[in-house]
Amino acid sequence: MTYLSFHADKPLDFVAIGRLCVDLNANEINRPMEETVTFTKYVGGSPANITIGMSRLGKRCAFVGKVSDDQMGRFIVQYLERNGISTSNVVTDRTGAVTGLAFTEIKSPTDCSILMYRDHAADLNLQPGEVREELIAQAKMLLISGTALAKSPSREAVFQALHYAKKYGVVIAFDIDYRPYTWTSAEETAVYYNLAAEKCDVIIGTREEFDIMERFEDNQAHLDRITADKWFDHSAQIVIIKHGKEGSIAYARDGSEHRARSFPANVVKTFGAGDAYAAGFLYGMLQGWTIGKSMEHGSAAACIVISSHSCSDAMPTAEQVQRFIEQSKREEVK
Ligand SMILES: Nc1ncnc2c1ncn2[C@@H]1O[C@H](COP(=O)(O)OP(=O)(O)OP(=O)(O)O)[C@@H](O)[C@H]1O
Ligand SMILES: O=C(O)C[C@@H](O)[C@H](O)C(=O)CO
Repeated sequence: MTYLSFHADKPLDFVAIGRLCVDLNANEINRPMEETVTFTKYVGGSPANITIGMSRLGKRCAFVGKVSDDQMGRFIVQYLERNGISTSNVVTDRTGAVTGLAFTEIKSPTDCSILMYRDHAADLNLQPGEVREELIAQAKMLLISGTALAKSPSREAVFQALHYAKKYGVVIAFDIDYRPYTWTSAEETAVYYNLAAEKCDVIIGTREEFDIMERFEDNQAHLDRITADKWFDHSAQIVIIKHGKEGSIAYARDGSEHRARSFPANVVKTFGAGDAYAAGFLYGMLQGWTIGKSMEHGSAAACIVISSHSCSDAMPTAEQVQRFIEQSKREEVK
C-alpha cells in the first residue's frame, strides 16, 4: 500500500525549514548544571537534527533557515555543509540576532533538562521572502517543525514554504516539536499548530504534543484514534503518536494501525529520540518501505541516539541502523 506519492524526478529528497541552533551538552553527566564545568558543542534544533539524520542515511538534503552573523552561525553552516546538506537557502541575519543556545543538563538517564538561551534568536527572524520557491519545488519532501511557528516572521516563512510545497506536489511532514519556552500562550500555540497541521501529509508528535494542539486536558492513549481521525478530515495520510519508551503508534488514512516497540537502550540522555525517530521513519517512507518497517527503523535510530552524547552528531547511517536491528533481534532470541 502506498500512502505517500513522491515525485521520483525531483533532485532533492528532503528539505527542512526552521530552527538551527547550538547544543552545549554537559560532559560531566549525572550531575546538576551548577556543578557542570565543561560542555561539548553540537549543532542542534529539531529540524536541523532531523536533516542531519536524513543526510547520514544517504538522502539528498537542503535546509531553509537563518543563522547569526558570527562564529556560532558559521559553525552551523560549516557543519551542515560537511554533512552534505545544501545551505544555499540558509540566510545570515544582519540585525545582530544571536544563535539560540541549549545547555543540556544530564542529571540521570531519566532526568534531563534543557536550559535555553533564546532571546533574539536568529532562526525566528527568517522572512517569508527569504524562502526560495525553486528550492522547495525541487524537493520530494518538506519537513516543518512547530517551534518555527512560535513567532513572526519565521511563522509566515513556514506558511510560505507550505504554500510552495502544495503548489509543487511536495509531500509535507510536520514534527510538532513543542518547546513551551518559545510560545506566549496555550491558545496561540493551538491556533498556529492547527493551521499548519491541516496542510500536512504526515504528522508526528507525542501524546502530550497532540493534547496541546487539541486542548485536551489529559494524557490518555485512548485518545490516539480520535486524534488521528481528526487529521484525516484534512490532508493527513499518516498520523504518528509517540509514547516514549512505550513505543509508537501510526494510523493511516485507510484505517490501518501500526505499532512499534522501542528497543532496549543504554540511555545517556533522552533528548534527540524524537528527531532520530522522525529521520528514520521518514527515510523509510522515501525508500517506499511499509509503515511498520519505517517505524522500526525510526525506533532503532532513536535508540542509537539516546545511547549517545549528542542529538545531531550521533545520527546513524542506514548500515548502522540495520546492523543494530539485526543484533537486537539476535539478542532477543538468545
Ligand atoms: N527510554 C527509551 N528507551 C528506548 N527507546 C526510546 C526511549 N525513549 C524514546 N525512545 C524511542 O524514541 C521514540 C521517540 O521518543 P519520544 O516518544 O520520547 O519522542 P520525543 O518526546 O519527541 O523525544 P525527545 O525527547 O527527543 O523530544 C520512541 O517511539 C521510542 O522508539
Ligand atoms: O532547542 C531545543 O529545545 C533543544 C535542541 O537544540 C535539541 O537539539 C533538540 O531539539 C533535541 O530534540
